[in-house]
Amino acid sequence: MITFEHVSKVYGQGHRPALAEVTLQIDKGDFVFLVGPSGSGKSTFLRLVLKEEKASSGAVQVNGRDVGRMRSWKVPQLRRQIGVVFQDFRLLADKSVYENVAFALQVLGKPRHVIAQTVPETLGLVGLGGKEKRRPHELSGGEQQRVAIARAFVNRPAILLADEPTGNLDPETSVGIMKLLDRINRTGTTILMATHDDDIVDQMRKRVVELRDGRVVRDEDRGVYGSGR
Ligand SMILES: Nc1ncnc2c1ncn2[C@@H]1O[C@H](COP(=O)(O)OP(=O)(O)OP(=O)(O)O)[C@@H](O)[C@H]1O
Repeated sequence: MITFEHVSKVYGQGHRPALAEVTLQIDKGDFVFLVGPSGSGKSTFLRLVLKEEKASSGAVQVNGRDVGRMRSWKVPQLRRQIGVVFQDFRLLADKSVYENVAFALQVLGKPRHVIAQTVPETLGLVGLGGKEKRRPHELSGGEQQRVAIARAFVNRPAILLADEPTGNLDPETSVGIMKLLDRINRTGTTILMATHDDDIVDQMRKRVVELRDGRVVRDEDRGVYGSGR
């Protein structure tokens, strides 16, 4: 589903590589935590999957396609298969919950009847039934993150990338968000989540890939946050 083969990324001459010789395979339906100190290359990894950055060397494949060789007009097609969730939610402040989620389908040109069916279904799935008319500022942080997850998932992407999705949430709310991501993962969606949240990683016991200075230093099934425990 996602394959990195000897992937390196150097942002500028004289800089040390943000990723160095990363080789990794993530299969369909996997749930992977990407951990490592600040600056270890986690966001760079996610940006390469989305083709927001280009590898300096090596090959990145997503869904069987070589992302590095992909023509720019094909990139929207790639991104349609990938939902993304961020730490800071990134909702449209002047739109309602319903409109925020519907918008993701409108930009894909989905017919109105599909939108009218899928949006309430997805809002129900994330536990926001009844809150369709609220604006983001009328919701708690956890609820805002649920809207963001609904927006990322409404098109049923094959892959969901999450960059610190619990970074702004208290521990209890974070557990709720992780239960939701786990449920989405069980539908067959591959999840790759960059995080510093050691409690969450330790509770979930999923595959853990640890980066340090751009290199994979650990790849463990049912892993914990810190190595050597
Ligand atoms: N656009 C950029 N231009 C130059 N250097 C960059 C750029 N983006 C990231 N870097 C550098 O690449 C390295 C890896 O950064 P990256 O953001 O991938 O790390 P990270 O593990 O996601 O960190 P954090 O946990 O703080 O988000 C760092 O040294 C960073 O300074």
